[in-house]
Amino acid sequence: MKTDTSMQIPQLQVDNISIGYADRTVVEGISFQLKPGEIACLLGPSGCGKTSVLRAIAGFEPLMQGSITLHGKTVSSSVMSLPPEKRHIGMVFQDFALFPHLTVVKNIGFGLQKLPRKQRQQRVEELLELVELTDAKNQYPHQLSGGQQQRVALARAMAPRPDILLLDEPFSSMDTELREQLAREVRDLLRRDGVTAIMVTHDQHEAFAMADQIGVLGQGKLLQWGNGYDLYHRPSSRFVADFIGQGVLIPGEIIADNKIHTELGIVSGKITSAATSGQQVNLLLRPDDIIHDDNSPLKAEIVGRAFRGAVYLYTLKLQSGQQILCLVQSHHQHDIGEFLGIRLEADHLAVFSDLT
Ligand SMILES: Nc1ncnc2c1ncn2[C@@H]1O[C@H](COP(=O)(O)OP(=O)(O)OP(=O)(O)O)[C@@H](O)[C@H]1O
Repeated sequence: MKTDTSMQIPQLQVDNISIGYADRTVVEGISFQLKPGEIACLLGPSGCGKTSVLRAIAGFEPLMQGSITLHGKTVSSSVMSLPPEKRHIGMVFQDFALFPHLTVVKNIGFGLQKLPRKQRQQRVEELLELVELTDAKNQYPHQLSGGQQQRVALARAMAPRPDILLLDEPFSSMDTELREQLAREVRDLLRRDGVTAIMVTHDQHEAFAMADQIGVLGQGKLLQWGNGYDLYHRPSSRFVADFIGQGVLIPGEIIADNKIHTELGIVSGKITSAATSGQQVNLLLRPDDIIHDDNSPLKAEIVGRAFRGAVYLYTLKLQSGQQILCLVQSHHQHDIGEFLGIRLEADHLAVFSDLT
């Protein structure tokens, strides 16, 4: 009996790649892989090398070291690079790059010239339906909203069924409030068509809404690869802890397995990294780890308050002067200067020694 091995071959394998410009290395030793149908994001601050990695996958940047393999076929190494047009990739750019003189139908069908007319029409119709633009099919890009233009760009890139779709900050020209929603919509569309995709962004909310796996980059290195939950609750470094979500670090001492003594008392939970008894550490406290509890003997002074709609984000000062953050439902209103009863409730204890 024949076994189907296609599921075992990664759709994309990036193996120890380094990229540089004029002798300056900007990406160093990055490795990750995507299974067929998986959606990933490269996330990181400006200049950390995200776009360079995406451009290398597309075939626009040569590798100094390492290799890139698409569905079992090596497309880049330090000695060869298959030209972009031979890689069978799709790209969606920041500005969508739609053809202004072509209708929606013609934009979407642009990469399908080699298909017989009937099949081309069928694929375009299918995509129009998928991105819900059948009614706008004879319109020109300037007659569409930003979100509709983006769906056309997406459908055009998906039309030839690329092995992988690369998205370079596709929501950056949109309002912040819209981005997360669009990211979710795009994710649904990619899922429905089984597309493997990788998106570059510096917006963590977009990455959370879109990706199965997120790679956090800092100064050209891949610092952590995981899902949003892991990055938030089990950050592997201070950089990731700072970059993902909000939080503060408070000093503490490991007193036993999964127990830390801090100014807030003894905190129990799963310590996410190797730590030994007696070790001085800094414990990451997220705003959602601090629970408002009027009955708690532990009180902290409110020194800052930011309205976030459903919740207030309070900045609280402990006796030592150490500040922490706390999320409280916004129908509980408290003023600056008041003392709030709090307790700590954290499942995962992310700790960092001074050197990390
Ligand atoms: N063509 C180039 N020539 C020289 N240096 C470049 C070139 N492209 C990028 N760089 C440099 O490489 C580094 C990484 O750039 P890259 O665009 O990959 O980062 P990024 O994380 O995508 O940043 P952003 O979010 O601002 O787009 C930066 O220091 C950048 O200045």
